[in-house]
Amino acid sequence: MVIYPEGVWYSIKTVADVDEIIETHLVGGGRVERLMLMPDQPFPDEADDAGDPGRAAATAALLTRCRHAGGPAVREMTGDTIFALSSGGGRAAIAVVRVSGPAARMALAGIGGEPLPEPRQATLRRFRQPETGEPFDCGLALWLPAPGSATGEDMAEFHVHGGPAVLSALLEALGALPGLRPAEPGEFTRRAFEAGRLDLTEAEGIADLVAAETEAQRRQALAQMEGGLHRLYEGWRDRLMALRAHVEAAIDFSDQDLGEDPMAAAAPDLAALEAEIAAHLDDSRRGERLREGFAIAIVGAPNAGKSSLLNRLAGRDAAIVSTRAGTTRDVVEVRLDLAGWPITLADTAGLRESSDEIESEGVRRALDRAASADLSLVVFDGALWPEADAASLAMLGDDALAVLNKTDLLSSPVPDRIDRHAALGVSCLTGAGIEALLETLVAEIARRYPAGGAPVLTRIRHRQAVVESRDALTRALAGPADERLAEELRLAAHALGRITGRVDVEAVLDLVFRDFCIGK
Ligand SMILES: Nc1nc2c(ncn2[C@@H]2O[C@H](COP(=O)(O)OP(=O)(O)OP(=O)(O)O)[C@@H](O)[C@H]2O)c(=O)[nH]1
Ligand SMILES: [K+]
Ligand SMILES: [Mg+2]
Repeated sequence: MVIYPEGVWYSIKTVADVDEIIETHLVGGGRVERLMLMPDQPFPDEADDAGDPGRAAATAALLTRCRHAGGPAVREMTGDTIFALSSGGGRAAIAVVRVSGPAARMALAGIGGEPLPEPRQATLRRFRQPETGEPFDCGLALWLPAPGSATGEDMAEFHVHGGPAVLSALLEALGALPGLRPAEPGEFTRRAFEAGRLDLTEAEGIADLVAAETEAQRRQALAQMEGGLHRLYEGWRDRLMALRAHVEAAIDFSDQDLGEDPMAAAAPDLAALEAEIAAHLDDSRRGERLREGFAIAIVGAPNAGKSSLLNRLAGRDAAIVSTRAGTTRDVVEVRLDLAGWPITLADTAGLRESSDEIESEGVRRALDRAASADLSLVVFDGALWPEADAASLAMLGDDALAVLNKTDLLSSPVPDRIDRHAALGVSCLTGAGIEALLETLVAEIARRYPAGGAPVLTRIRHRQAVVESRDALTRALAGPADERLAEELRLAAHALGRITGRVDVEAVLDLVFRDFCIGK
């Protein structure tokens, strides 16, 4: 893509079966006009343009390019240009709109005026409608030429006032320019990936960083975005390839009796690699949990104070509390940030047999929630203590904490245990014991998901591929030292290559970029 001083912009498009259509745009002078030429058509006669200097300039540019058609410079000009609002929606002081692709320069010149700002220097500009020249805002313009931009393409940024009218003026102006279209979700990052600026795990790290709600999530996403997983998987892959080359060479020369058993030489390295990969898999799914959140269910008998506990922990009246047993029917969820862990806390219906079918459905949902939760808080009613509800006692498994509520009503001291579980005494009325309960929850999560320095798996997509790689390695170690061994090593490396996007990339691209927001 080239802009001539006269304001001529041209690009080449491939249209269906037609080879190439050369398209010229006249930009500036208050208008945008399109000229199209197929290579086998006669070139326009320059004399036709005599009365129109803009058209003459375009034609001259077109002719020059046609004479050089097929060269690498022509190829570079293909591809569409995308734009999107990259800052949040709604009214804001400032909104950032990004443009990426071959026409970014033209868009910036058309709206922000010429000459273009110095590369990578925010420059105050008056922004105008390219068709009418009418100003609609002033703000900062940034020119980020390829290849040193986020996407590896020419990019432009407009920092405008973040009101709906200004934004729609800018987005409409961009949409009206030739070759520009609104970006799909994640398309900027996808272009960065396609330009080789990041691998798939780093792209996923960006999506996670944008979505991060808590500090621990942010830390994990940042490490991944900065290449933690990329280095780990590429490192393993390099080792596998080296081992495979070694094994293949040894097999090829085996008839020459070099005295070396290929397997004996490779086995210790293979075993070490298998152990490393196995340790990586044995992470209690910490990374995936941290990404998705940790689920805690509050269960127990009617009126034990489950909804009161939810409200206490959330610090607001999220659930209805009343003296009537059977108040809560639906599952009531709140999101919490517990020492950096994202928590989904769910209040549920009191456990009891009921002839009311709505309440029974509530109880069924409560049991479902407890079964799928990472941890249950089983609440016992201190008003009835030492009598403990049988259905609640039955919920006291490995992933449960016993909470004795209404300690303000206890005449005896808070018991140490309920059944064989350590009892945590609280009063939702006075707030006593709530801090200690929160501390216990944090400690429980930390015990289950210890923080380690090594990068962790964050997605099921990674886990499946790592399992595949480990299985191929296990087979390689168990089998004979022949071509099959080399093939297993190839499979093991291939599986890791899929995670970073080195191989089979088409199959996962849509899956990876589906989760992105528009403008990223
Ligand atoms: N004295 C005292 N009363 C409490 C305490 N916690 C809750 N209550 C009262 O106990 C009653 C039931 O509380 P809820 O929070 O609605 O109990 P629940 O377990 O959600 O009840 P269901 O949703 O009906 O199963 C209400 O009247 C609360 O005010 C407490 O710590 N001390
Ligand atoms: K109640
Ligand atoms: Mg309730």
